[in-house]
Amino acid sequence: MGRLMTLATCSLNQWAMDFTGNKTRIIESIKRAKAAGATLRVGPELEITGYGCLDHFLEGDLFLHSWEMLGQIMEDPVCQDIVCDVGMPVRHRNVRYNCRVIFYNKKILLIRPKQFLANDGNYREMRYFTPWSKERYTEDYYLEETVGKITGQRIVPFGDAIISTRDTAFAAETCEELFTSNAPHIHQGLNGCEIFTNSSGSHFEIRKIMTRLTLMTEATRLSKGIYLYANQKGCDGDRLYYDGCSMIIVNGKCVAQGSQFGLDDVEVVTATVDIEEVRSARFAPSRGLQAQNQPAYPRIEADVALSEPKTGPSPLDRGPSEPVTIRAHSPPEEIALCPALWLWDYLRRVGSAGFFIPLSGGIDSCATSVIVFSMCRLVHQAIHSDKTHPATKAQVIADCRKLCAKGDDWLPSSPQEISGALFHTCFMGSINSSADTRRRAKLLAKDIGAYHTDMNIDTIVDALTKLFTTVTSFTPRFKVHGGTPAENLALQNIQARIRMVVAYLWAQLLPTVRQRPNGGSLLVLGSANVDEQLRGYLTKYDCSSADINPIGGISKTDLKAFIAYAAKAFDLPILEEFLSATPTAELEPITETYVQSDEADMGMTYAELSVFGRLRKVHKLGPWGMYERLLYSWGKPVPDEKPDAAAGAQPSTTEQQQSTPAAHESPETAHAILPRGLSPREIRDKVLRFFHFFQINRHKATILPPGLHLEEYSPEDNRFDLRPFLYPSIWASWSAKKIDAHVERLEKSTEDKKIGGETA
Ligand SMILES: Nc1ncnc2c1ncn2[C@@H]1O[C@H](COP(=O)(O)OP(=O)(O)OC[C@H]2O[C@@H]([n+]3cccc(C(=O)O)c3)[C@H](O)[C@@H]2O)[C@@H](O)[C@H]1O
Ligand SMILES: Nc1ncnc2c1ncn2[C@@H]1O[C@H](COP(=O)(O)OP(=O)(O)OP(=O)(O)O)[C@@H](O)[C@H]1O
Ligand SMILES: NC(=O)CC[C@H](N)C(=O)O
Repeated sequence: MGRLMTLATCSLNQWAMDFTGNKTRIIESIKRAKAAGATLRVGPELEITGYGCLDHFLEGDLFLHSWEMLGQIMEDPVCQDIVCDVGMPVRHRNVRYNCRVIFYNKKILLIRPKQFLANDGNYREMRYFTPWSKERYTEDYYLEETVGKITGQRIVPFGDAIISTRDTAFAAETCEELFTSNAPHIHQGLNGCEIFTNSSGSHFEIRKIMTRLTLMTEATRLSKGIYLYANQKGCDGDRLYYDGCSMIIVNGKCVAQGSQFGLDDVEVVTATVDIEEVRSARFAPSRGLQAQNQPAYPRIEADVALSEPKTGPSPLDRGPSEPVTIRAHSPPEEIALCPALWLWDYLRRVGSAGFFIPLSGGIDSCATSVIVFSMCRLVHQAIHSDKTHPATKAQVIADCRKLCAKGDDWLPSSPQEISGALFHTCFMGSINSSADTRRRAKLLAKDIGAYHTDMNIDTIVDALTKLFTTVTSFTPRFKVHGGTPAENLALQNIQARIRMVVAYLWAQLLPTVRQRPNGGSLLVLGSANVDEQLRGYLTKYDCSSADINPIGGISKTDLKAFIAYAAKAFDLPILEEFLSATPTAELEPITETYVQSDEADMGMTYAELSVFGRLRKVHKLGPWGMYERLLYSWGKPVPDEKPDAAAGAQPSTTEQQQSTPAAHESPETAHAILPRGLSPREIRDKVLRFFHFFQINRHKATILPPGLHLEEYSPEDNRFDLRPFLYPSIWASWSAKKIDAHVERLEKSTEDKKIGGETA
């Protein structure tokens, strides 16, 4: 037997419940793996159904269709002479499992159920599946007739086992299992398993990628071995974006890495590995002793040699693949890529006539628009680049022509041309809007090629307030004109809400006005950022109520860093003007002494909000815990770090060796100015104020439009951050009493020390 073998992993843009589309992409990946001489191919988790089927995993149809698709894959002539590891759900003795089906030449070798399910954050696998708890044990699985008649098998092994080929041994680990402290690959490795396959449904979050990549390199640095990682890619019908980045790692060194973001529906990554390198690396006697004392795994015999491909180039001709430097994008690049690709998947799957956004001249709707422009840039690039895979190019051209309603010989000559066909922006001014914001909105729309309209909504605002006055004989006034807070708010909120109604009217009719063949309507984009959502600094049912929100999971600080990056990378100098403008809602009259400003209105800064958000969600702290924590950091007298590391200044790609925390650290420490030297009472006030607004506004989180999940401190109420929306008052709470007592104790001891010092 040879020592070199070519192995393949892949990222597939699967779509939940798209059985035939998913099957076609699986077969295509197997075809490309074989063409590269691979003898083992692993695909993403639950790839036959798509990872995000949620409660459909409870339906019998889904299991039936999964077997039907598997049968078609196993029968396909393309799928012979290669060992395939395919992900799908399986019911065994009336229990549902998240499984891998490993087959070779029309025979199922093993069905391997996931042992440690993902059940935190966005994941709820325990709702659909039961973890397999019988370690190193297999049972008989009675095969479905649809597949049994193809394989000629009635019973196949189901459980936790290692597959022995004629030249090596491999075993499967599934996604979350890698993230656990007692991961299966540790025991499989000590049992002589040399290749680990990991099929994943792992979603993107800003700054998450290095965690995942480091886990894999560290796993094989310790256990030694070859790690074949496959991950789903794209929007599969939900708020998540799966970020591919399939890779092959040998003893802690990456030898092949797929892209994290891209327009390829199928991306196959292959490498030729020397299996002897694993054996040599496992020389340590200390490991030997641990290996000897491992309980044994059942072995499944597979009559195949991975070092002897029947088709494609020989591994001897390719030679072992050299280590490559792991690539990771900087946070602004992540923002330029991930939401843009999520939007493209969403749009081509809905098939609507494009997007509409109310563009205010502020940062948030500007950033959302630049993300749409980034989408147009990526599509344009894929169409014109020589590096695009021919199948991807054909798919992108077909999608682009269809969405832009163009003929068969049309190709976009610029990103702006795509934007002009698909993207619609609208400034809806009121008497409180400034000429600056109106001008900025217009210039941005022009530079990114969007179809822009500009109007005033005052006549509608006046009509509604007059109606109110006619019925009640009461004329509401702004605060600056002597009105009460209630009047002031009502007059602001009516402007905001009218904009939402206007947005939907425009979105419905603009395609008709522009004489788009078959009309259609536009998807309305929302642009409330993660911090505003956390604080509830938005009007319920205004423009924050849209169809989807690409920036719903991005903090204000990250958005600003993205805009700074895009100004240069996308050659949009107008963005500098957005960065230097003071964020303002422009809902109140501007006077000589008063201009509305977000941070003053909110009673806290965006930088502080990022800290509150992170401590609340990621560190899981309540009011008391947050107060205690901030006593140390915000109570410190002298700043101990320079707030100058704007993420926009990061290099375009981060090399593995250089990926220090600076490249991936949290925004509040990377580029935000935070308080220092505060007294306990000031910290108490800030913490309680934050919880006050979070709690009284939590009801708004229940109706926010679906936003792409991008941030680990997202307050998203439907899937990620499950909380009540009716809270008792924070001011009268036990937490507040405990904090107050502590503040008083600290103040008294400071006072006592002062008096002691004076009398001494
Ligand atoms: N516990 C609860 N459960 C369910 N619903 C609840 C509720 N409490 C109030 N509500 C409802 O929510 C309403 C209060 O929420 P809402 O109408 O949003 O009103 P509200 O939060 O009072 O005002 C909106 C805030 O957003 C600010 N803002 C800033 C920047 C931009 C914009 C903008 O719009 O562009 C707005 C504005 O200055 C103001 O502070 C109540 O009238 C009531 O109908
Ligand atoms: N004059 C306007 N014209 C069009 N849309 C507007 C206007 N003012 C506000 N909007 C819409 O309402 C949303 C919420 O308004 P708000 O003033 O809270 O802005 P924001 O959330 O800070 O966003 P931005 O930074 O885009 O102004 C905006 O993102 C925008 O989509
Ligand atoms: N599907 C999974 O098991 C994914 C879970 C894993 N913790 C992740 O975020 O990537």
